[in-house]
Amino acid sequence: MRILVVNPNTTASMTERIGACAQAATSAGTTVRAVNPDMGPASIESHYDEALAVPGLLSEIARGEADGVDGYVVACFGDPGLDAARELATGPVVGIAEAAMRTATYLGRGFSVVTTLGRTCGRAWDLAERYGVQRFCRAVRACEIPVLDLDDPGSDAREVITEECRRAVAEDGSDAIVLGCAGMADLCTHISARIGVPVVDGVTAATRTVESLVVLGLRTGARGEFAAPRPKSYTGLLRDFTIA
Ligand SMILES: NC(=O)NC1=NC(=O)NC1=O
Repeated sequence: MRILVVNPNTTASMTERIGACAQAATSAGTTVRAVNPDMGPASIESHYDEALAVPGLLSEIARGEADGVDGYVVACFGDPGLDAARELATGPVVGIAEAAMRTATYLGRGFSVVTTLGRTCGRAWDLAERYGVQRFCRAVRACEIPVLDLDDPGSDAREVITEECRRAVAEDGSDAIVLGCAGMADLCTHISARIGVPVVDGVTAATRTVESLVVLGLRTGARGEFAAPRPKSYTGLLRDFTIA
């Protein structure tokens, strides 16, 4: 089985870390390839970034289709372009926020999301509502850490995030924590050991979800809303997205 994990931002070092975490979570016989587009934002921390990340994401999904990939992970906590990717992909497409939130609902009565910048919290709440898990989501907490600080070994990001997770357990009464950024994937085991509750990382949760869906022979229903886009031309910088 081949799973393509797409980091929609353009920071290759983050893609590499994400890919290593995803591959480590898979069963024998599953190969993960992690990629990022060469066009788009270096990190996704706003609606503007998210909008400008989607064309690059979709170009990687289209490339995966040409390569015959079995399933996809959208490795950004805003799940950008998830619905559009599902129209393009033959196999299942899972976003890390959806996978992490749904997984956390199996672990108790409530979870807290611990994420990067406060301005991304609204999106996390929107997604909890979209996915029907808002009654489980007790809080969305921001560490006020820029995404790319997670890629800086000299930053204190790991400690700051760990302490925010500890506060979430103490103050929110949450049974589990959801890490609100793909760049936190490699912190999951460390934080869980430090705070003593389950910590869910969306990269590994989404990768395992895709693996399970492929094993079960399941993929997005393609007869209605998620049918392939109708033939159409796109102009200017988007001309390569034309559907013949
Ligand atoms: N909430 C977030 O920080 N989301 C993210 N921005 C990125 O660039 N990757 C993420 O997962």
